[in-house]
Amino acid sequence: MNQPLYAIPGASEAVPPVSVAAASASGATTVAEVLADSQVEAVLDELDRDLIGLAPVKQRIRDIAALLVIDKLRLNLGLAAQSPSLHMSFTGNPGTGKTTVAMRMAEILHRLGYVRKGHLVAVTRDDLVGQYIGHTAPKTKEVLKKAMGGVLFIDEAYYLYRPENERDYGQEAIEILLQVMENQRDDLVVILAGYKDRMDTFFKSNPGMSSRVAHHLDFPDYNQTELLSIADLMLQQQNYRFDTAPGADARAAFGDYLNLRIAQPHFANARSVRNALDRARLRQASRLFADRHRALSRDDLTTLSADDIHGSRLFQRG
Ligand SMILES: Nc1ncnc2c1ncn2[C@@H]1O[C@H](COP(=O)(O)OP(=O)(O)OP(=O)(O)O)[C@@H](O)[C@H]1O
Repeated sequence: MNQPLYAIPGASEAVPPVSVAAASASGATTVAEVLADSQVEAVLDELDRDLIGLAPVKQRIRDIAALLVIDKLRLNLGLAAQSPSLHMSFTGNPGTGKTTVAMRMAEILHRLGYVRKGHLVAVTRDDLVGQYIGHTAPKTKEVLKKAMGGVLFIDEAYYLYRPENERDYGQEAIEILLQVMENQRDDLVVILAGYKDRMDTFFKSNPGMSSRVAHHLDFPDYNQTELLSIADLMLQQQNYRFDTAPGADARAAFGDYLNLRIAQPHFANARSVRNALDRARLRQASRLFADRHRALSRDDLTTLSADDIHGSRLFQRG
């Protein structure tokens, strides 16, 4: 292994060169044994259950997990040559689940012994790049130190590269990242996230980065039916539900809301659903608060009415 130019304190010196080796000491010879040892299937099942839609993304995560499991079995028989390259790009519009899936990916990598801790550190350009000369390297190294043993998630990663400014400090951060992605890839996985078209341009201008990223996952926008199911799931997780009484159907009202919201600027998929539900809960609370002397039942406290949804400013227009 090459010596890293940018050593991250407390990082790989403490870890064996291929950390998977330690985790495979169990001597498993079947896929079932590796799955049972690592309990990785529970994370995959959770991913299926907790995330609506995203079929292509879920399949890719399963494929990557399969690769890692087989890699462990190969290692047990002394067949592996090098730890696999696991850096990834997650592209898609805001609110399509990139951060959420990255957290699950970190968990999978941890359970299979590819990273020591399995945490996720999410950053943007400002966390890595300084304003003045000499500030970028320490900033980037500090972030890398925090991320070691887990996943570094760089949102809108293409902002690191600003070709219009020849002396942009982003380039310095990119160079440090490239070193660490190559030399310490046995204990750090980097996920670059952002809009697909901008990421494509970034990779074209940064072949070094492109060659280090092995897995590209594209997150599609959700359709209205999926967004409605996401709303159901989010409400269920918080002990709420839509009133579905005939004639006052809050779920149908939310479907109408979504149709209006999708056409608005800055629509952010599941994030917009979460924000809209938060505002509906506020309206529900105000409605209940106004009725001071009525004993509030479990039903009252958990139900969002059609009026709570229709109170949105989107319905007030025209
Ligand atoms: N498929 C899904 N099913 C259920 N909830 C989802 C789904 N996708 C996203 N969410 C929820 O929507 C919110 C936004 O998701 P997340 O932050 O992962 O998106 P993102 O693509 O990283 O967006 P951004 O780039 O804007 O941060 C989170 O609360 C997440 O739990």
